[in-house]
Amino acid sequence: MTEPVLEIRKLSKSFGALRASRDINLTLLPGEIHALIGPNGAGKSTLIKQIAGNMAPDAGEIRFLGRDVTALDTVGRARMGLGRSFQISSVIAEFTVLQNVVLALQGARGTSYHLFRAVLKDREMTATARAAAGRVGLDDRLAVRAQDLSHGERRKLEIAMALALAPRAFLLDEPMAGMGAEGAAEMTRLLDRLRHEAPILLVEHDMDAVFSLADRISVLDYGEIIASGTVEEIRADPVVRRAYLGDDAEAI
Ligand SMILES: Nc1ncnc2c1ncn2[C@@H]1O[C@H](COP(=O)(O)OP(=O)(O)OP(=O)(O)O)[C@@H](O)[C@H]1O
Repeated sequence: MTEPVLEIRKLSKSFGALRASRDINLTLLPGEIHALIGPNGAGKSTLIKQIAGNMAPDAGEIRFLGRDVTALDTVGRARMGLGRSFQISSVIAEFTVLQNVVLALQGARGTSYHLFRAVLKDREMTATARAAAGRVGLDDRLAVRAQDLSHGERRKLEIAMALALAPRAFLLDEPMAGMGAEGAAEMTRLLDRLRHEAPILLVEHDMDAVFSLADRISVLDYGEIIASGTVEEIRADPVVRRAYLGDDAEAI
């Protein structure tokens, strides 16, 4: 049997009386895109935060690459290869694309330099950063400051920053948010290529993207996984249609 890259076992988290994660079991297998969908407030971000290490669960276990990482902090998980876009190192507006990716690499590696200029002279690091930027299609934008990028290019930069660290799994929280149809289509193609680098746990409201990308979909509702299956199984599930799509069930 294929070993999961990421395995969530009976994860629970409450905020007072509100049970935001209820006994969640979830796996991410090599090569797959596993989409997590659900209505607003269902608990998707809460789950992602616990997996990334930003929030401690009340109970349950998170296993990554066969190791129990529940007690490990965000940086420790990132160093093990848990890539989360726009969390570990956020984009610095005045820095160029290349500088931002190099900075992400430096942060993750914990290399200490007194001057950022010295970092930029590290040939191996800049080569890795260029390659990551190239893989997301930003090779001709390396010298552009982040503040001058379009929204879509900025999302790509965030992914390049995660990609540069050679992640073993990606956690992506709404990568299509705020994108127009063309940008979303381009991001969809990019994620389709990225799955070959590392499997992706994808939280996304854009159903076109989810249906075209996901190998498996899990549906969260009131903190609980109410269904899990292939795109066809989820589309046909009457409970999902009622819980997630409400009166709009015909939309899918
Ligand atoms: N720090 C917190 N303290 C108290 N309640 C919280 C906290 N974080 C989240 N919640 C509540 O937990 C529930 C789940 O929230 P969460 O943000 O995880 O949902 P979501 O599925 O990501 O929603 P959206 O799709 O709108 O981003 C919500 O009812 C929310 O109000």
